[in-house]
Amino acid sequence: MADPSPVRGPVVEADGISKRFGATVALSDARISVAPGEAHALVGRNGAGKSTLVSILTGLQNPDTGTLRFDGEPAPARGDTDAWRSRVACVYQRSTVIPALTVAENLFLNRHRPDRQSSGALRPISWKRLRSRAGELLAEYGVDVDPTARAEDLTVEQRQFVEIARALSFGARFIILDEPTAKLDARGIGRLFEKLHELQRQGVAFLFISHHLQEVYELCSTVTVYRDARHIVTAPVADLDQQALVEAMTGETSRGTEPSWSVTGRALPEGPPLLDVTGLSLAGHYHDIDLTARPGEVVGLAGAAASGNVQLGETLAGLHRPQAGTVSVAGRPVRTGKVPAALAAGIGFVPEDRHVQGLVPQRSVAENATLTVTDQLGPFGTVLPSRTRAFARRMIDDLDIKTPGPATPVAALSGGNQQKVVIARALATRPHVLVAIRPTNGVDIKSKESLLGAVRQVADDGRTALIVSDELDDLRVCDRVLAMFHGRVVAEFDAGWSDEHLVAAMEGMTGPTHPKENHDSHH
Ligand SMILES: Nc1ncnc2c1ncn2[C@@H]1O[C@H](COP(=O)(O)OP(=O)(O)OP(=O)(O)O)[C@@H](O)[C@H]1O
Repeated sequence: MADPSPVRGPVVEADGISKRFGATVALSDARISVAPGEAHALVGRNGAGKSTLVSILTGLQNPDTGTLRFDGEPAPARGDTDAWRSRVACVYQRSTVIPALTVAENLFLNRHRPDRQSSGALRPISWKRLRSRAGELLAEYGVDVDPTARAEDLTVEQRQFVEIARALSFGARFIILDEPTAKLDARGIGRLFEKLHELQRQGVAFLFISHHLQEVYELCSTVTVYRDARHIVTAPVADLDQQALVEAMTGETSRGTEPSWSVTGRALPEGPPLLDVTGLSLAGHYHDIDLTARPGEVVGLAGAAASGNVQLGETLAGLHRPQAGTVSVAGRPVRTGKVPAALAAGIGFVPEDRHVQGLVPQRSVAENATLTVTDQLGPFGTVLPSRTRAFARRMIDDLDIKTPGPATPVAALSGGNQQKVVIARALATRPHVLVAIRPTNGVDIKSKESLLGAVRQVADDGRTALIVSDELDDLRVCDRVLAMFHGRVVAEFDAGWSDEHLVAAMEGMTGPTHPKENHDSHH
């Protein structure tokens, strides 16, 4: 432990930071200051400049203007990796560990001094020693992970803990967490926050970026708001209630954030189902699932990480071949295990991981938004750019995509805006059945509403949508929610469910009878 000197300045202090990408101003005279041991939240709408600040604070990019100091000292030169690592680390939503290597290898990889004898001479790496050092290091930070496990076999939560331990082992006492909860379920978030509180008590400071404002209140003492590349306010979280925070983020006075739809009181649609799933099983993920969705209906598939709900949604999109069961759309059987067959049957898909399954980063917003419908946009397979652009423009407006224009490569968009392009693409096919996995992942609180409204619209146009998520806000737009636990549907809820009951069902705490709430109301 470092000597606790009586007066310590900020662990990081950035001032007058500006950064442009071509014509886009990503940051303009922005600032941030984080005290030792402080949990400091950075919030802002998609494209506000948060990730750009992170890349500057971690030495990945130089700012165009401004100063950056760590513990009162000027930032290291760019490229002096060891110096940067000892000051700051970032745990991203996307992993920086190398999947094929073990935990121990990841922990000690690229250390410029892997192991020195007291004489100071380098000695060859001993794998046995590497493993035992890794074990000690993980134990020191209370991380319960096997050092010989391959990183690719870790859960998101374990992987993040390994990254945090690695950062601390480099001596960093300041850790940036960029949407760390985006892929964790409720229990995982609980355990992450416990760990962060513990480290905070040991004097570690955090910069915490999240679109879930309740997490900001739970974890942080100070919050900074950015809007349109600028610093708007820094204040104790106790001084800014949620409404004030949203107002600072949007620059508009909000009168509550009531969504434009209401699902309670709707008559449940009658008639034959548009989507009919019977006896579907995928080994290791879900078993004997029956599911129907009628035209006009949005159905939720709720569940925590191991519930199988994501794999079920992916199966409908043709990504997995189930061992048993059938899927049909509008009465016609769909060949399972084939993406083109699912698309041809009218199943539109919003994948969980936009980086892997969602987008072609170097191609434009317009091209990405229309990748699945190029055959509809022009005769004989040729694409008419003007119609592509027109469609993309409409999506940019409807879904509130922040981009210089339809021709901008998707890689230049912020994360949340890329997610909106993924949704635009799924909507472009005018699917009979839209399957959306965690559709608002990474999307800011204001854009959430327009995205969910777009999903609701699919059903209101007489088609159907399936929302696969553990986010209660996503599920509130559904007419019915099926809760899954360990590969089975354990409960079904009509609109108007209570958070408490749905959360309990997702955690497997249901009795022998299935709680079907509100069955006596409004039909
Ligand atoms: N490499 C780049 N090239 C061009 N423009 C970029 C690049 N990186 C970021 N931008 C632009 O800079 C602005 C700020 O983006 P940034 O990723 O910092 O936003 P953010 O606040 O992290 O958003 P989100 O909440 O969606 O992650 C956006 O308009 C974005 O399109």
